[in-house]
Amino acid sequence: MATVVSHHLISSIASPHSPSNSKASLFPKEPFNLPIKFRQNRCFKIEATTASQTPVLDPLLSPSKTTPHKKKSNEASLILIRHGESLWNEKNLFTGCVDVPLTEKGVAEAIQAGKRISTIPVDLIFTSSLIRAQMTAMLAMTQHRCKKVPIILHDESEKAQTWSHVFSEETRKQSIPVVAAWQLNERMYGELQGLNKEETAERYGTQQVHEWRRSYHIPPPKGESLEMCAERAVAYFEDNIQPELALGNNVLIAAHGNSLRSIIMYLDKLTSQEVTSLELSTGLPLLYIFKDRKFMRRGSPVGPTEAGVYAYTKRLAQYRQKLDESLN
Ligand SMILES: O=C(O)[C@H](O)COP(=O)(O)O
Repeated sequence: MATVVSHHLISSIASPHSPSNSKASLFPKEPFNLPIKFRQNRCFKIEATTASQTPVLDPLLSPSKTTPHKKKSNEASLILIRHGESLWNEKNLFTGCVDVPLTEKGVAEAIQAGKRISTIPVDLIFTSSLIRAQMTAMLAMTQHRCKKVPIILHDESEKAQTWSHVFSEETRKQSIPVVAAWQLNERMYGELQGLNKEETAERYGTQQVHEWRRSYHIPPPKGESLEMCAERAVAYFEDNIQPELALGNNVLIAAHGNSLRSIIMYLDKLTSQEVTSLELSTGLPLLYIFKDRKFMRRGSPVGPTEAGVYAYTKRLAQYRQKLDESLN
């Protein structure tokens, strides 16, 4: 697979985006960084109330007080990782939304990715709903120096929320919430799913298959174009992930070649022409810093030199130093 397109510091001004205050101010300070949407679902169940009734609080977390959620920092790290090699990557089959596992090589790539990001802070993890992305996140975090345990949050039903609740505050402090979102799934490749990429190019022509795979507007037969994929993946990023970054929470996203291409197109403000040459290798983490509502790319393992790969900010260097000190 082609390597990551050479990168440069992005000084572009991202469109100003601040979480709606109503969201961030509603939820109590949590020792456990619940994503905003989970705080909304889990801390409060504001029943339809009349003036005479009082809102029903969710007994599970029974917040002590509804203090505005304190901003952790004016800078946050965003790590993007395409999943490690999957069984169908190995067979060169179009995968899309088919849920196939990692190969042994993919597992090794995920562990290597974890080594590379082991001193970059992670407070929240977002994955797709597909096993290859979820396993990549979990395996990578086994290498993280913070030694926290990623735990998948469930909000598919009230019972799921209740039954998957962690009551020990100490344990919650040693955990990192993981949100699995179908919106981050790989683009749906339609009638190509399961077909061999080489055979498909022989049948339909190399140019046509390249257009289906890399153009922005052209969908594969009965599948999603990158534009259609962006409509769900970038919308999810803006609605659920960017507000966390704005609060200073450090985020890891483990997802897929095209769902991440659509997000990087948004972060780097690429044109529909530029994005056609954007390729993501499996298991190579990209680092962005979100600061003053701007996204700046700070490197990837395929950068010019291993030493200069992640351009650490002062805050990142301080975090790494604290980890070093905690080990001495
Ligand atoms: O879905 C797939 O087949 C791969 O994950 C990405 O395929 P592509 O590189 O052909 O977009």
